[in-house]
Amino acid sequence: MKVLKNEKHQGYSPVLSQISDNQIHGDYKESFFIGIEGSNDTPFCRANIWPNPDVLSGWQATMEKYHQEALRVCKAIARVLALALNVDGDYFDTPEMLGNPLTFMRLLHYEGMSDPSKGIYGCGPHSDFGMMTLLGTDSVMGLQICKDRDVKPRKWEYILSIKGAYIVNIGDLLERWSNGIFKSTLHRVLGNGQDRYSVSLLAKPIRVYLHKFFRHVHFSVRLL
Ligand SMILES: O=C(O)CCC(=O)C(=O)O
Ligand SMILES: [Fe+2]
Repeated sequence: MKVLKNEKHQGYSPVLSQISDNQIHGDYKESFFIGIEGSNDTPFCRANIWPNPDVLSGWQATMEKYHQEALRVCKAIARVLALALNVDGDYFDTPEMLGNPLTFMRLLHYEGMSDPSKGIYGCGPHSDFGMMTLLGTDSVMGLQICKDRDVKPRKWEYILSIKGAYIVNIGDLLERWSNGIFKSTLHRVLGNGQDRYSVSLLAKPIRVYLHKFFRHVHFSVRLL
């Protein structure tokens, strides 16, 4: 396939090609991964791979527009999160944070019937590594979260999709930046035999300086 992924996983990845921790089988999902164009100088991205415009006319422009708009939403949410941490609203806008962002967008299609007891998942349990992930889903149930990963056996709850609304996942980076005030949520997707589609956009800075911000937020949080 001409749009098959590059070495940075941009482009198309078929079913069973992605695997999370502790999984026996790969995920029962196929995905199309779009990075930020022009970020070839980062270790994470190359030029995006696009389907032939003669086959999907206007698709690239639509995806790029969506990418841009979703990043705008991330930045608006970051302002609210900053205020909740009792720091300035533009706290996350610096170049080291979302001012110089790296966003990964994935178009996802799940299929098949999951069976966690056999390690068969639409998407295996994981937390997102970035600052936050915006998730737009269709109305097919499948996404589950585990509020406390240390409680055994783990308790999983379905997340309802609300038409016209995003699901916002806190990522590992924001948990660290906020000194654990915002928790990165463990989540997974179970297939129920129906096709399920979602679009996820993960936002993080191009480079991450954990210690600096860890210390900085620590002082702010003590003021709460
Ligand atoms: O499709 C979903 O509902 C979840 C996707 C997801 O967890 C991810 O892209 O990191
Ligand atoms: Fe995720």
